[in-house]
Amino acid sequence: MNPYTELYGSENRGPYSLSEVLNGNVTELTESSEGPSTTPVFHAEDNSHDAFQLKQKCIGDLPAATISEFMKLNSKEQASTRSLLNVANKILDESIERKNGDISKRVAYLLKEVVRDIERQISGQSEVFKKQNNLYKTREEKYQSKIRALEILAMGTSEENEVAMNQLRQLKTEKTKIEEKRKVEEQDVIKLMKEKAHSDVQISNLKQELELLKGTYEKHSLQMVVQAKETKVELEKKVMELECLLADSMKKVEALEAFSESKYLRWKKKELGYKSFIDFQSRSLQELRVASDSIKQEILKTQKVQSKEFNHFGMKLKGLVDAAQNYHTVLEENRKLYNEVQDLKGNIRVYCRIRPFLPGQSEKHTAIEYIGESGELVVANSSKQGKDSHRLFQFNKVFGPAATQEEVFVDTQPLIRSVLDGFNVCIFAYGQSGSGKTYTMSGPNLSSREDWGVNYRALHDLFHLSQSRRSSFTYEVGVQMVEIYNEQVRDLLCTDSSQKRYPFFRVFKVAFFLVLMKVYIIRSVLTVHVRGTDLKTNAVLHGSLHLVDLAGSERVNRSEATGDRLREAQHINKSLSALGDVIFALAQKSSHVPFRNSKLTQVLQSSLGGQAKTLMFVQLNPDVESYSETISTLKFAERVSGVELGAARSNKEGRGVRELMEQVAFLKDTVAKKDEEIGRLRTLKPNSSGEKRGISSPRYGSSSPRRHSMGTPRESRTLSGGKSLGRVEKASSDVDNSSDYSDRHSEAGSQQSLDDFRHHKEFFRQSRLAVVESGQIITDDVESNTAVQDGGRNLTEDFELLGFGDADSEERLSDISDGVLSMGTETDGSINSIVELTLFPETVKRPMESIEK
Ligand SMILES: Nc1ncnc2c1ncn2[C@@H]1O[C@H](COP(=O)(O)OP(=O)(O)OP(=O)(O)O)[C@@H](O)[C@H]1O
Repeated sequence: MNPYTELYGSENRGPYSLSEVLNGNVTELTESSEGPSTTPVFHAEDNSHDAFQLKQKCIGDLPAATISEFMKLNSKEQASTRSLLNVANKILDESIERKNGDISKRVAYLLKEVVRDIERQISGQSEVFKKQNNLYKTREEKYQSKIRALEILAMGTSEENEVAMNQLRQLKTEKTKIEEKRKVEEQDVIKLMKEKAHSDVQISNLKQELELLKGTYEKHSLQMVVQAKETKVELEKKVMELECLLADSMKKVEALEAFSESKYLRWKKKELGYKSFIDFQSRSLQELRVASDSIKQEILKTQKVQSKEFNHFGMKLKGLVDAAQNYHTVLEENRKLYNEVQDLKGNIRVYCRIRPFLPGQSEKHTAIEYIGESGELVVANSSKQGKDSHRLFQFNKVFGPAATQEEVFVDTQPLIRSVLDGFNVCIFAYGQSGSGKTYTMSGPNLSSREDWGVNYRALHDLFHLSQSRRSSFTYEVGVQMVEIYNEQVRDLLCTDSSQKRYPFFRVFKVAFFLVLMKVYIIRSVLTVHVRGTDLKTNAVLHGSLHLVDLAGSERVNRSEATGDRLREAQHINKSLSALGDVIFALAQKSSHVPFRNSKLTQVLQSSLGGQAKTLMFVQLNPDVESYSETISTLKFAERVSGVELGAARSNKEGRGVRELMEQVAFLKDTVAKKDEEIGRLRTLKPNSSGEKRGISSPRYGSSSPRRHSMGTPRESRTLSGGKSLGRVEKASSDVDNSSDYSDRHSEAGSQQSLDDFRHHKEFFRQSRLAVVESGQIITDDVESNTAVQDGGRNLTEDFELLGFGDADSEERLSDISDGVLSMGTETDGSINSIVELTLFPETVKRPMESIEK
């Protein structure tokens, strides 16, 4: 708004006049700046204006009274100019006092107006003074002419002179008065001029101040304008933003409104739907109530009828439950009987286990179609046609992919425990590579108890069971690891060669062995020999547990092996096919079972040849790509399950048998001493038979039956069958592999020697078979024993002549062969019995010494 408008309330209203100030309206003027204009101010202005005009128009013709009045008015005006200046000064002083030198716009404007009024008044007054002077001059001239006229007249008439003289006097007095007046007025004019000069100075000061104020005001207003512009821009921006926000909000509001509207409509619809539904429901409820009442009635009726029928039915059901119980008892009995028949027949138990698909094999297809509770297994191959697409097999038990190690062991445990009752037990795993044999036998991770395989669980279990039987039995346990492939036998608990003769430890040492087992991951055959003594009857029992993790059963061409690996695979294959032959012969009840065709079958002879309990784990890879391997594995397993070994027998020895065993051991020891003597004698006669027969090494001089072997030193012998990945060498300890022997010993011996060897070997084999087949473990009298020993000694000597002596005592177990089997001390010709006799010399020796005495 225009500050002037603000000051005066309306733009049409003119500024305040000086007359207002002169009339003493200064305070009123200041106070009324906000209110409407006051009427008396305009009246005062009008009066002064009228007075001024009156002076200008009529002064020349005015009578003396009027002129004096006019003069009064002039002096009045001078007084008003003075008071006007006083007012201005007063306003300035007040402003300076109040505002500390800052004069407000309003005051500045007021002062400007006052100064303008003063200027106007002063210029008016000077005009008036000029006119008055002119007037006085004309009047003076008039009076001069009148005087002259009167003097002329005076000269004419004395009367007239007289009158004229009077008039003249009057005029003279008037003139002096006027002159006096004029002097006074001139003094006033001088005063006024002085005042005017003073006012001019004041005005110029005020003008300067006004200029200064104007400058600062303009500056300030300029700043204000700039600020206002900036603020305006900012505000505009903000307004824009707010407008955008507002637009967004409006949109959202619109969307929300639309949404709520649609929701409202939906709810409305739903409400209507519910209402109609509730109506319908309440109607239905009513109907239902009616119906339920009638149904209740009917139910009551039916209940009565039913309770009668229930009673009747209960009677019948009881009969049925009794019948079912009988049926289950019969079934249970049947199963027991079947198992007993199986036990009596000595059937090899066959458990089939299917491994799950390994991580990353999720896309593979399974060949396993059905797993029955009672050992049924159906395998299928969708790519095959006809009867080949589905095959059904029946085993003692089938473990599916989800079966745990614990579940598998629970079914194996009774068999393992029978070792402590003197039974020979053999558990072996068969199946193609990667089918889970090692997983089942050893477990993937010994540090996790749930992962333990049959091996570790069996040892653990035997240890705990033997501990719990401490009050009636003392048990001694020896553990061997036989790596069939390169014929190593390790007695894990022996620390040096002298101790090697005593691998049997008190049973508590088994705990130590369990710790050792964690160090060695046992795969190669693990054999646990148990000897228990009944504390009441003194009867001694021997039990052994073979745990065999066989090599992969897949065909050689499938294994894609070359070089050493190929030869190894061939050997493995050979031993597995030897196993197949043995199984086949057993299944056919053939009179000759070719146990000696491979080391594997030799080791397993005690378990397959009768009196033992044998369990085979058939491991399957579920992948349909392994279908043909799976089928051949299952066929083999089927054949194995048909093998009857005869009822298992416990190796319990009465006192008599034990004494005889002890005698045998004594005699063996005597023979050994004699052998040593012969050896000594031979060293006394160098260049004797060794040279003649082409045998040079005195190393083979020892003729101990225990230490003699038909084979070469251990490092040159290889046999296939176990899971070892050791060296592959072309050799066999068997008579059927004697061509290998002849090859290897061609440098050392002649053809004659070989013939002798074959002759003696055959002789030994027949003797052993005779002993084994007659079921005799040893002969009844010492004489016959001695005869056998003599025969053995002779043969030993012959062997020595041929150069097939033992390598050294530390490796005697690796030299187990037919030569050893010729000893009359064998129980069944198997490695198991040989190992026992070899490992027990000390324990049988002491009693024999007392007999001798
Ligand atoms: N029941 C099972 N559950 C989980 N994984 C298994 C199972 N059986 C086997 N496996 C896994 O399958 C793989 C092959 O198993 P394993 O080595 O025991 O086979 P194998 O028949 O002993 O093989 P090879 O004859 O080549 O030694 C291993 O990784 C093993 O952990």
